[in-house]
Amino acid sequence: MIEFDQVHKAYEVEGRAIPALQPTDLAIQNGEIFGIVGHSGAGKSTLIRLINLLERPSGGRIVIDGEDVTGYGSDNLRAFRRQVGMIFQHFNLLWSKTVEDNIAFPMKLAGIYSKEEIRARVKELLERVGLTHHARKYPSQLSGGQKQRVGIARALACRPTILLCDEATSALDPQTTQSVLRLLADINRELGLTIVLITHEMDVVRRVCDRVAVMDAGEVVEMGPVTDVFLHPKHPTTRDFVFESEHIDEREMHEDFENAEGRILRLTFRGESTYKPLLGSVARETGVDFSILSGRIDRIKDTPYGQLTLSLVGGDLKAAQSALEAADVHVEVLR
Ligand SMILES: Nc1ncnc2c1ncn2[C@@H]1O[C@H](COP(=O)(O)OP(=O)(O)OP(=O)(O)O)[C@@H](O)[C@H]1O
Repeated sequence: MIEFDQVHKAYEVEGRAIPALQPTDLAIQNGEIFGIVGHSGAGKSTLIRLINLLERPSGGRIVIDGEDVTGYGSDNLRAFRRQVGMIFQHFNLLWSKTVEDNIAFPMKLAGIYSKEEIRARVKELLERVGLTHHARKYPSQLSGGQKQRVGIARALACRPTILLCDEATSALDPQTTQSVLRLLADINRELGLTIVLITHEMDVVRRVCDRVAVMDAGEVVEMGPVTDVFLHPKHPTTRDFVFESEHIDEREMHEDFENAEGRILRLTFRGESTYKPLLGSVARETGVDFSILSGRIDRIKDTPYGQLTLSLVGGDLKAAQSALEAADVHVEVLR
């Protein structure tokens, strides 16, 4: 488990302290994919770089699997950093080395692996990331997605238990992003690795993360399971991220409401209830007429969900609302 106990960070710039992370408590469970989302300058990179002590905290304690690592000196730090792999937006590969040498590099640097161990591990990792046929190429001969796969293989070389991803898909096109996210999800499932990823795209969080923290101005302003945060965002920053990712314009939405009649409800279906033919039977039983103002059916990681905004007129509105709630639908009255 990765624990932050009142961890905070300010950078010293020309004798002035620039605050980047307010005192933060955090507990990231082993084996989960934890997303950190926020606008530029919110403090995401600072937070993730504190986990592997690339940045030192100005105060508070960082505890990894029960051990306080905050005060680690250079000896402890070398072993600790092998436990924590990291991948970057711009890959940070060694351009004069081949793919296989890039992957072998951290193992050689560690100085504790035999040549045979390194050779076998590189072969295994090339297979895992699908680059066996590119082993002798140089990074400049690869596509962006392939470069990031080299970055992932290199990060896994010393068998870390934690993988930190710093905007790992931000430089990739949407299709390549999908395949890299799928690879990260496979690695998480098959190796039980804890993954912490920072991103400014809620869609990345929706596809792979189990839990998410939303950051704003150096503070975690909302945190929870992705299904809860995504379907019921509370903080204005979270709402912005969710609406943006769903291409919802809040002002346009309210204009649509102005033109609609009756009661306006937002229904959220999760899991099994997403596919139930519920609306027709509720309308028949309660005599309520409805029209759909907006709707979406999608998935959050492995959970299907649907969200519908309806205007309802006539019939027994209260009974309709109760019938929906009884069928495990979350009902929010918007007007
Ligand atoms: N090395 C540094 N020295 C001084 N200030 C810094 C340093 N690194 C970050 N900051 C400042 O700390 C704040 C948080 O930056 P940070 O990079 O953690 O945010 P971020 O959410 O990762 O943003 P981005 O997505 O743009 O990288 C910003 O105000 C930034 O200018």
